[in-house]
Amino acid sequence: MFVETYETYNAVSDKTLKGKLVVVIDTLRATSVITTALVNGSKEVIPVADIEEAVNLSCNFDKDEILLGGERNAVKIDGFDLSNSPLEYSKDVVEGKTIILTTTNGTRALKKASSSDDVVVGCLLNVSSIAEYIQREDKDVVIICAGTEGKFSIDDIITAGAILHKLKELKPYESDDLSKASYFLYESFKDNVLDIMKYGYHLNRIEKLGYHDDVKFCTTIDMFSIVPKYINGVVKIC
Ligand SMILES: O=C(O)[C@H](CS(=O)(=O)O)OP(=O)(O)O
Ligand SMILES: [Mg+2]
Repeated sequence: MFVETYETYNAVSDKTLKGKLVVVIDTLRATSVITTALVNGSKEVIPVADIEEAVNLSCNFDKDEILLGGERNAVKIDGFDLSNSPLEYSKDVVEGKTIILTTTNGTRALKKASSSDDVVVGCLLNVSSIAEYIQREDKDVVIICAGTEGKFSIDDIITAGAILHKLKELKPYESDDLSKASYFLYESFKDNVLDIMKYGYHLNRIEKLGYHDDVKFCTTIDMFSIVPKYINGVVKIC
């Protein structure tokens, strides 16, 4: 097993992903939304890159079986059912539904990862489940941090560090099993994630927009124990 970590999805080539186990992280907030929706009984989540694609795709479904979710500039898209706040994806809203989701970073990162046939969705909410999945699969791993608008995003990076720490507990790998970036993230990880994330642009941006409860929710380590898998364009619980 060799683990590489990339700070943004546009830093990864399709060639790098072939045959690898890929973990896509967008802790604030897309992969937290997807994980929460599936825990709360959503049938599946379909990540799409843009709004037009989301609306066109929704026409293929009966009105009562589909929900449109996502954001632009961190706020709900006009005409959509849900925003990119995981707190809106409650059981009474999402149970049994297909969710079409489009966000600025996370859904695009997932689309990028689709050149691998083994892609899982990670966030702070399911750190241990993702680490256990990596241990079981015992493959070379690429961790893709979605980043924010093409740049390093501390929330995703910290999540990668948390997964690397949990993985080491399960599978005492050596430092030369890690890329330089992965090794740095492992060595620099500290579990006071919220304090550290407060220095990040992304957390402050969504706090300023009033999403304080989202930040509290998304930074709760191991609230859930599921592994959402992205197969043939759809995310389901594996
Ligand atoms: O909604 C979010 O948290 C972000 C939007 S922005 O980067 O803060 O504008 O989208 P995500 O794709 O979940 O990073
Ligand atoms: Mg994000």
